[in-house]
Amino acid sequence: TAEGFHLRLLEHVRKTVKPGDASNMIATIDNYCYTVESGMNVGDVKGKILDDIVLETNPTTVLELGTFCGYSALRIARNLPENSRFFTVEFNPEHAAVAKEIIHTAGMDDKIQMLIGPSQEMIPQFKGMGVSHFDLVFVDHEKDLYKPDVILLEKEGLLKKGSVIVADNVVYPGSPDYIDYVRNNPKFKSTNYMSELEYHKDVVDAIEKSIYIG
Ligand SMILES: O=c1[nH]cnc2c(O)cc(-c3ccc(F)cc3)c(Cl)c12
Ligand SMILES: [Mg+2]
Repeated sequence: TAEGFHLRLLEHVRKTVKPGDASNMIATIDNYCYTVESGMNVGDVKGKILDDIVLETNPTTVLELGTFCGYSALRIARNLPENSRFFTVEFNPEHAAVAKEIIHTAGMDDKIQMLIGPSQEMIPQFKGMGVSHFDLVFVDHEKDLYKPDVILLEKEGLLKKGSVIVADNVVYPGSPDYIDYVRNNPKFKSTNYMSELEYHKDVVDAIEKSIYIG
């Protein structure tokens, strides 16, 4: 993924997007990624799988690990019920700044709470913020952190029977230790959704859904 993608995307968004419309923002980002240069957003094809899982789960408390430019945050927030709480964690301040503007322009500020910092430091703070547990977690940050962060979420008591973990990129770039962990752990019931790398029809990727049964 090219250096500075987030800044070029923001310039494009500022020039072309219709403010206050999350679906238009999502479509604008996808169009840029198909026609100009691809970024590491979950994209429209895997995004549809994510949408379906969110709608099926109907979660009231949601966590996203890996905001990047805010694309999947908008896709998730768009499908949440009124009284839900949605937190997204981003460790890169430059990416977070772009995501903040994209989320604001899409009119979704009141639905999305962004935290800037390393996931390992952010996760232990949620209990103190009045979060009892997460109904759905979208894991889409650094592949080497998938397994340790899911272990930390359980240790912090933030998973409850029925909590759904959705992980992006389980084939490409891949997170083999995470896949091995959830598939061989009796506390999780996992399902694989074969798909393609965002904006690359020719590259296989997949989403893994793991339900915590405790
Ligand atoms: O780092 C990532 N975090 C979360 N999602 C990601 C994703 O969906 C895709 C990629 C990626 C890798 C190689 C490539 F050629 C194109 C895209 C990355 Cl690198 C990430
Ligand atoms: Mg991803």
